[in-house]
Amino acid sequence: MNVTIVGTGYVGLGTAIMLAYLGYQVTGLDYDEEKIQGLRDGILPIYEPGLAELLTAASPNLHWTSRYEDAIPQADFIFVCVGTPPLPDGHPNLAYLESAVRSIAQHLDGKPQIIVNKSTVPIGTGDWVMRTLEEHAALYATSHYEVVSNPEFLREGTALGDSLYPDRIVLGGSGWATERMRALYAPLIEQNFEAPAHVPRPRGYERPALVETTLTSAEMIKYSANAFLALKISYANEIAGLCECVGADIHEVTAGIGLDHRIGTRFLAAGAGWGGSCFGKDTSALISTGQDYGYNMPILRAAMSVNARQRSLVIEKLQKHLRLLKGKRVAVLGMAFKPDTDDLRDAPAHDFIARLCQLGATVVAYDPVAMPRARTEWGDLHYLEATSAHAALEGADAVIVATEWAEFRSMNWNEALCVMRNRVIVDARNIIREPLTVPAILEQIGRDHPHSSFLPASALPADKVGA
Ligand SMILES: NC(=O)C1=CN([C@@H]2O[C@H](COP(=O)(O)OP(=O)(O)OC[C@H]3O[C@@H](n4cnc5c(N)ncnc54)[C@H](O)[C@@H]3O)[C@@H](O)[C@H]2O)C=CC1
Ligand SMILES: O=C(O)[C@H]1O[C@H](OP(=O)(O)OP(=O)(O)OC[C@H]2O[C@@H](n3ccc(=O)[nH]c3=O)[C@H](O)[C@@H]2O)[C@H](O)[C@@H](O)[C@@H]1O
Repeated sequence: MNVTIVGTGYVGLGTAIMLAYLGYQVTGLDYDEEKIQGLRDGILPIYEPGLAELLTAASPNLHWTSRYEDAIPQADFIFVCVGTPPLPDGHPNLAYLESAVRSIAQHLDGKPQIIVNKSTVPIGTGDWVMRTLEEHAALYATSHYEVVSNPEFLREGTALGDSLYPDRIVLGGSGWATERMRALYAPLIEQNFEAPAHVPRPRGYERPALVETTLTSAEMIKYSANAFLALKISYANEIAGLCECVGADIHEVTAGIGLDHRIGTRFLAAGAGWGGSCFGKDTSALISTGQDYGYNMPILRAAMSVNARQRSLVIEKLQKHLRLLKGKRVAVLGMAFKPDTDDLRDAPAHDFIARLCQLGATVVAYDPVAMPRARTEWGDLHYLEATSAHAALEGADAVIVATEWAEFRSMNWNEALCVMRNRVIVDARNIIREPLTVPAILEQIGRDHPHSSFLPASALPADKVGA
């Protein structure tokens, strides 16, 4: 079977490489010529653990192009994976999707073809794509094509494991089309499917559940799933705030509530809140869809406002100890919106740096992977780059841990803190667990450190230490 993937970003690339690994002939199409040329040369445009190895393994089945005429006529399945970024009013921008669908329509071949919506698109878009194809298809009278909604649930940073060992595969569309989609995914659905060794099989994993629905329900499943996860994190953050007020520890609390299987321990990590290209965008989109129908969604609005508050809280915690930020040197560790990705979209670190600069601080930032991308995408910000976490801390008055990269978790904080001028730590991801033996102030989210009190590090007595 021939598969074409339109849009080779985080989702399209992962999908293309995964399907090629399963043995299909896959053509990745992107209108970004530079990206396509790079892929032809074996260069991935994004950082995603394990993807380069799988690209090498699957490369005999992979082809790259920027021309629709080279990719659409021969395809049995055409996956649409273009971006759907938010507009200022919260609705997703469907311009990329519309342009892709029009281009696809002009090259449909007349044989049975399935157009698979993998982009996260507003409820009702599947029907709209079908109508747009009908309006623009050159061979409409003789073509047999259908639209399927097959939403993607992968997370950046663990994209391969999520794609090869998914919890569920959602297929929304007619029986004719979903049956063909089931055949495409058959290798993953087999109980004994094994991904390559570098993609670990989740403990207890058996096989994905197949969920076959209408187009509209499939679209609704995607948005509701993301909004629920966003809500869960905001709930943990709201409880974290109260933990700080009453002197409880959010780690103990979430561990305790998560053991109830109806709640579960995952996605309860309190901190700076969610970032990335999807939770904010998809929650806003769901609220906007509600608005289109005159339907208010107060729970989702609350989740968004708690998330915004988490970001402000980080700077407030700094101000509590440093008072004036003007002239202070602040290290920001982590720029990507989460670890194991170079994605900077809606990264909390961006807001921290912007606010710190506005308040007159000098910012020194470090990220193990995302710094080159930040150079091109964060032209609006002024900050100094450090070559390591240690270098970022040198001479700093404070440090914000913005992203929980493994190297920040495992570093020797007691040693690292020694190079700072003043030792105020706002650990916005709650990663520091070791007791601090050097004098320092440690602020975390939802965890009270009663012995922390601010004094220049040199003046702090040994018993006034953080954590
Ligand atoms: N990033 C993620 O983790 C996930 C994203 N999604 C959804 O998947 C969709 C894609 O997201 P990303 O991969 O993150 O976006 P992205 O921005 O990384 O990639 C989109 C790609 O589409 C290309 N493109 C745009 N218009 C095109 C056109 N008309 N013809 C050909 N190529 C075109 C762009 O050049 C870009 O390479 C979005 O709807 C998103 O909400 C869903 C699940 C996970
Ligand atoms: O539609 C999408 O794009 C994807 O959005 C999320 O995936 P992703 O944004 O890549 O990353 P997550 O691991 O979900 O993290 C999102 C944000 O929430 C934050 N987070 C996550 C978990 C948690 O407990 N606490 C928390 O603050 C992370 O730091 C990050 O900023 C969903 O988890 C995926 O299922 C979905 O496919």
